[in-house]
Amino acid sequence: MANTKDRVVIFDTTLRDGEQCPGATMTLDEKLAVAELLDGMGVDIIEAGFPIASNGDFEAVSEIARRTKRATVAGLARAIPADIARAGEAVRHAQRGRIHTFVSTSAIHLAHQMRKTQDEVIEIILKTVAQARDLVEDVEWSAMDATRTDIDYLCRCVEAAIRAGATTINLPDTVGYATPQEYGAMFRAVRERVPDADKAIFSVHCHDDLGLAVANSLAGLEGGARQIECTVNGIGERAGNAALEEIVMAIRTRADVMPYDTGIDTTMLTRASKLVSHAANFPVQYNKAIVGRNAFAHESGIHQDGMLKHSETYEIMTPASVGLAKTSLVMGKHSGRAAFKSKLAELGISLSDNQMQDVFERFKDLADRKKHVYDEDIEALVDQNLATAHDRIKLVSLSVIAGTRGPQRATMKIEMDGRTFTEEADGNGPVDAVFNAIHAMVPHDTVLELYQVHAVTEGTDAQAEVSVRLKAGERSVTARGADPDTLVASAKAYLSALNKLSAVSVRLHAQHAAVV
Ligand SMILES: CC(=O)SCCNC(=O)CCNC(=O)[C@H](O)C(C)(C)COP(=O)(O)OP(=O)(O)OC[C@H]1O[C@@H](n2cnc3c(N)ncnc32)[C@H](O)[C@@H]1OP(=O)(O)O
Ligand SMILES: CC(C)C(=O)C(=O)O
Ligand SMILES: [Mg+2]
Repeated sequence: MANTKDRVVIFDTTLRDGEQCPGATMTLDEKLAVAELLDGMGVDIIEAGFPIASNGDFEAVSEIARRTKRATVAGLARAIPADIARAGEAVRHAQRGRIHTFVSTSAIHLAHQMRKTQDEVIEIILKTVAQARDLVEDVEWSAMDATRTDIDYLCRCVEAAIRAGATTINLPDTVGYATPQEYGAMFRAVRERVPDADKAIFSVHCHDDLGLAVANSLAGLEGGARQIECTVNGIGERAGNAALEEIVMAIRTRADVMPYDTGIDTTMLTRASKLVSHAANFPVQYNKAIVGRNAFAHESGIHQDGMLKHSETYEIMTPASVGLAKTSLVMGKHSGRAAFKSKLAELGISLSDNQMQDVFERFKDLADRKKHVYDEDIEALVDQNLATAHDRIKLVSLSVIAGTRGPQRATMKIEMDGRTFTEEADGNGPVDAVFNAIHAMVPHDTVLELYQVHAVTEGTDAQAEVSVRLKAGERSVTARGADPDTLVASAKAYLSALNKLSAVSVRLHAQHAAVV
């Protein structure tokens, strides 16, 4: 069947407008790497920089122009002859080069930025676009602040630009002020009213000051635009530009209402996002659409259950379509049994129903206390659960007073053979106090050979895993305890070691109860 979709040209300005956001300056090598990826990904036009801005920008545009195999390479220029000459020089060696020249058109810009009359600006447009056209075939003209420009004057400017040879007309929402309805209507009006409008491709260029950049860009398409200017991760001046990945995936995912095609290989979007984030030193927010770390992650039990039954219950795109290996079901306090079971299966752990119920309850307790529950946390929970299932001595509660003033004091309750015992003990440090409390309740004759703490995962709320080795006579046992509280982990490890000794019949002298 013939493709009836209109082709939308993707013009990426990550290396120009994207680089204009504070702190995003990229080195030549970084720019070359980004340009190569954009070219491979199917971007139609790469705006590589603003050649008059600096020698570095000139060099970057020239080098990208030389190396780029497929995409058109554009250089930006003000409506000033020297800018246009420099941009022409920079794209001279491109297989396909474009000069992108712009001038303000709104009353506020004319009065305060340009300090020119409307007629003077029309003259400037005619001259500078013609100059650019003498240098290259492909000339884009932009009306800076188009969305705050009087529509009659905007039409006069566009007509002048097309008459002078512009092949693409860009009507930017420079300050991110437009609403989608207004933006679409502006394109319809200009295209209807300018006599030779059909000789040029119309382009959208939207900023995100009101969070409308992508919506406005798509509205521009409805108004007849067929080029979209955007940046990877939406980086750009102030609140940024329309995000390339969001536009491309919106068009692809909602093909039912937007019958357009882009030439983008969407499976490269995640790589592009990572590369640009790294090169521009600009982190991607976690909940960013398409490429944020949570874009394909589910934590809540109901969603996880739905995802396990059928991924389309809660995902409108597949992770593979944007180059992500898989959806992640994040384990946390909102997770349910279905996801927990699936996680255990993924970790190769099989438990009886009773064990599963027990571990699940402990997991929920842990998740209440800890921001991220990692696979290692779950493994530690299961290990602990299995290791302590038949223990004679169990920790019921522990509180410790620690700090600079001393003495450090532990108050501990344990359960032993069905009875509970409580003890309070001081120590030379909180761990010593904990172990003294245990000793008082379960007198025993052992030597502590090893006490070691390490974090199961990262972060200050990570579970501590404590290892304890006790020697009783000729026999040594090592045991572990895990908990976000290092002292609780220490108590668990010590009690676990005593349980192991008890299980191999080493004599423990119970103070309060007959344990032997
Ligand atoms: C909406 C946008 O994103 S526009 C692009 C913005 N990007 C940048 O500005 C990044 C690169 N810029 C630069 O390196 C510098 O600003 C340069 C090299 C372009 C100019 O530097 P300077 O000559 O020192 O000028 P400065 O930046 O102080 O002021 C800008 C001048 O350009 C003029 N100007 C601004 N836009 C245009 C335009 N489209 N056409 C003609 N002149 C313009 C301003 O009126 C001002 O002129 P004035 O000095 O006569 O008042
Ligand atoms: C230079 C132009 C196209 C621009 O970036 C804007 O108007 O936002
Ligand atoms: Mg811009």
